Amino acid sequence: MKLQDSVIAITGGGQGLGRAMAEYLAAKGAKIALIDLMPDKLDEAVAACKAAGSDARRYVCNVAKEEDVEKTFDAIVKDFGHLNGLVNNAGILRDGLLVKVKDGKVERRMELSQWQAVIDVNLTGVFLCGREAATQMIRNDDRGVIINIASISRAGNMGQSNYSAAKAGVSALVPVWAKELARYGIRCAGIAPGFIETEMTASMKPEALEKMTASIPLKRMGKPEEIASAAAFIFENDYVSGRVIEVDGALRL
Ligand SMILES: NC(=O)C1=CN([C@@H]2O[C@H](COP(=O)(O)OP(=O)(O)OC[C@H]3O[C@@H](n4cnc5c(N)ncnc54)[C@H](O)[C@@H]3O)[C@@H](O)[C@H]2O)C=CC1
Ligand SMILES: CC(C)c1ccc(C(=O)O)c(O)c1O
Repeated sequence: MKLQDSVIAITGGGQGLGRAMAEYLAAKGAKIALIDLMPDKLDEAVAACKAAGSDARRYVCNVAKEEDVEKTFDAIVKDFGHLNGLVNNAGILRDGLLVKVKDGKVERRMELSQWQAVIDVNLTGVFLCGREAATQMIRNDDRGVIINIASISRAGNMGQSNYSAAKAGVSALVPVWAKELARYGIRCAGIAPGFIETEMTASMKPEALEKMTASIPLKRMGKPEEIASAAAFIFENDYVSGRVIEVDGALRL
């Protein structure tokens, strides 16, 4: 797929990896539909995409809410005329052990609300946006690409029952959608990042950051542009589908 003049929706596009992918793809000529909960961050991201040389619009939307998602994708197609890509990137963390034991006593457990919040955004949100994007692409006879952002945590990371389950789920959707949607000219692939330099990782304690970096074979965190270039590769290479690409500096959890 050519990025020039294609229309790409990015969830969680207000900051972090979503914004980095938006700017990178905008610089390659793609028109960007930025989806996020945070209006101010969206305004900044729209300005950054325009500065990178392309058109961009913002959509305030909770990806976990079916009605929001349906309205948003209708609005994107109304505004831009068509849809060629979706990056399912919005995600949250609510880490905690399944059962925390101190002095032989169960002190804390992962709350159902903690589990559900992550499943709602990171798994149900991906399902809803993927379904709406595919619906719009098929209705408008647009060829398209859907990218699900997973994580190396999909293999199972301590303290992340909720997050690992959601990321394993969005990884499993990749081959399902690749098989189901190929007949409509839609490809689906995933990216499983390792630790990437973002606002969140920048706020970690230096000792924790050092310990974590030491465990990465390449001895550094990834850069947001390295995830963005993987997304551009998936969009541009028409034979990539049904696979999750790992971009993690060789780290295995
Ligand atoms: N930063 C990292 O090292 C890694 C990140 N990832 C994944 O990459 C994706 C992006 O991560 P970051 O940029 O680090 O996160 P971030 O927290 O910086 O950005 C996430 C964005 O998603 C938005 N968002 C959250 N809930 C939403 C909802 N219900 N509806 C709409 N928007 C919502 C937030 O407002 C925010 O702008 C996530 O899926 C994350 O799991 C995966 C592996 C490593
Ligand atoms: C444990 C993995 C690599 C990880 C680390 C940090 C974030 C984040 O800051 O959002 C993630 O989403 C992760 O998947």
